[in-house]
Amino acid sequence: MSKASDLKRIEELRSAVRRHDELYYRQAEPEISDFDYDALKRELAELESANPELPLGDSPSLAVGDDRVDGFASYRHLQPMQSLDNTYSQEEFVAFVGRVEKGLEIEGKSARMTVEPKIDGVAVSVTYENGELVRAVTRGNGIEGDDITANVRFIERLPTRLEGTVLPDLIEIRGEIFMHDEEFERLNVERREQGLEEFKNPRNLAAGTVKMLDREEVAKRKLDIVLYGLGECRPVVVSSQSEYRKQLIDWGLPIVERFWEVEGAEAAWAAVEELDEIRQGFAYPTDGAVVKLDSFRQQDLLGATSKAPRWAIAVKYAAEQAETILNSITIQVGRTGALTPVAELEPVQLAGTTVSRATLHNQEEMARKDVRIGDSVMIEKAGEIIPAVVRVLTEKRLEGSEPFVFPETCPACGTPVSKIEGEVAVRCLNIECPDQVRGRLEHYASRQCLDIEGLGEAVVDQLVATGKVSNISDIYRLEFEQLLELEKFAEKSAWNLVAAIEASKGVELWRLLHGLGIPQVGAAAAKDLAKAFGGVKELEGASLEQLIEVDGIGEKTANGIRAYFADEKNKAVLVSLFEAGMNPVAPEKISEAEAIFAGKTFVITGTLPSLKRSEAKAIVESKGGKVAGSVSKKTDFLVAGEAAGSKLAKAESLGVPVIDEARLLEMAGSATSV
Ligand SMILES: NC(=O)c1ccc[n+]([C@@H]2O[C@H](COP(=O)([O-])OP(=O)(O)OC[C@H]3O[C@@H](n4cnc5c(N)ncnc54)[C@H](O)[C@@H]3O)[C@@H](O)[C@H]2O)c1
Ligand SMILES: [Zn+2]
Repeated sequence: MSKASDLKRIEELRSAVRRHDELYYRQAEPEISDFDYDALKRELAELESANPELPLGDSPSLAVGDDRVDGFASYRHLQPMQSLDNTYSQEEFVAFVGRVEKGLEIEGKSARMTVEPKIDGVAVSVTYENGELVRAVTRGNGIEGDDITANVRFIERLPTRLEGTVLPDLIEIRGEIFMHDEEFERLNVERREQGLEEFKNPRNLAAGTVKMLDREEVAKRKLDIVLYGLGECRPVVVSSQSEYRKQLIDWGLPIVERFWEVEGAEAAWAAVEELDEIRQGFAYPTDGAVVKLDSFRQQDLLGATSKAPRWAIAVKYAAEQAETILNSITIQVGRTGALTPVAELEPVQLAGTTVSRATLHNQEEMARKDVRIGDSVMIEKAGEIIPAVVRVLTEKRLEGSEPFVFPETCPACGTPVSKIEGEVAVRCLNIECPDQVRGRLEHYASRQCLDIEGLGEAVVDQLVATGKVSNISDIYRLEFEQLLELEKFAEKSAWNLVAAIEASKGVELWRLLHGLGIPQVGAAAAKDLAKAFGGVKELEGASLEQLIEVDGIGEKTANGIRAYFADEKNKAVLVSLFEAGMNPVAPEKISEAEAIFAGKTFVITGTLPSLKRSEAKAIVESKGGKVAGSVSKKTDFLVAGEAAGSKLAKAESLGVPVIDEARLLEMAGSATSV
């Protein structure tokens, strides 16, 4: 029997993983590090396997994350693009090789394998027909991806024509697109000069760039590519991974610089370790080694699961660490009032960059580690986001050092700090605290929210410091003359900012909801809420039950929303915002006559012959219907495409009507409700 608490945690984890998948794959704007993400996924997988009687439904643990976005044509891969199973431990790796050897019935003999770097870029499938580059497609959902050919053609090192004489009629070559660190730096220098928010890391920037619709902008950002994998090949021209590599070289394609051919687990592990020693010198970021069975015939024998091949594994390297001295500790106050201790470090090289600051997370963590000024500390960069202090080398502690006393008042405004039950963070509860105001304004104006150009960190700092602005609604009362008083502001920049602020009044509703800084409401939740409620007033009036009913909104988020609207100060800011003329655009509402699917719940599964899943969903929603993620008694129709698996079986067992794409289109086109 599964415990109710497990069930709840599973639900929570699934929705968190879905949200982070959306942020990472579609928006190329992850909120958490890969390390933290992997931890969520591991916990989910463990709970799911500990509770085998619970239905997996469409749990994100079963599928590869979907990167498809609007604006690109969809293309169906001839061979699926899968993910890879991964491990961090030698023990698990040895067990993997054991399974492989058993599966091949060569126990006692050693499997022949290849070891190569795992590139942390953006997966792509490039098709050549008779040697000509015809198409480049993202991984998408693994079955079909976005056609990004136009953008990929800008990559200099990718030949439009293959060299050599062995040219298959058609071949899908798999690889990763990435951006060199120097190019990343160059673009960020430009961004800083333009007062724009800086890009976070090269991987996200590469992912964002391949998905840009603005060709001119794509041309300005230099991307690179490396190729290593094989999809469809007609006719077959190679029979193993190692032969394939030689062929890639003959075709004049950029390949990984190191590659090992090994026999048995021990030799493979030695290569994995050797790779770890040298990978820092590679042009692209790497996060592991990929070990594959060399022979294609043996690969075919083992086959694949729905998500990953059984003949390969990624061995991930633990995040990199470095030792340095903690010079001092500063306390930052974020937009939510949370006090975050930051370590100011003796600069040290870590994962290819110089690090001089690292997060100490929160007071509790600091106390647990007993972090003191002057200590030698180990810092770690997990998933390329923010370096963190992971350990104090107490054996090296200098005599006379003293425990750090966490401030009892806010360093920005002097208000005594509070600790709320059940929270780790210590907070400043003064809503007028200048650091919070700054943080809220920066968030409000940022690209993921109202996207107000020209209202970056430097400008916000001055507006708050000079008292011109103390909450988000104040920016709508700024006058041209007041802006002229800002540093480096001339007439043109002042007018531009006035215009940008004015234009933001007509923003899409979800952007406003995100920008308000409601606890727990990120971009994805804001979109769900905008669709469900259509207005700020409606959202304000929603009960806890109504909020939880919305797809993608859990109890924690619902509570955050209720708390936000219950606060008098927030209410006042909202009133002031709307008085200033804020008029967000709600997602389109549909008339009753059009709402022929009103009250009906659809589930879509498998690959449809012509529509993307998102398109089928849009059709259902445009007619007032709902699309749910899993089949239950409440499902009215299952729309099933090719390779529909467990959901089809479930629908059939529950007697839910199963329809195909053609029938869906027919129903949507009819004038009477279903
Ligand atoms: N931070 C977040 O919020 C967030 C969200 C989702 C995913 N992620 C990260 O993305 C990764 C999971 O995504 P995934 O499913 O793409 O798995 P993965 O990146 O761990 O492994 C599979 C992929 O590795 C790539 N690859 C690179 N070098 C390769 C080589 N030599 N041979 C074969 N394949 C190679 C392929 O594109 C393949 O699809 C994890 O690292 C995870 O932490 C992070
Ligand atoms: Zn304060």
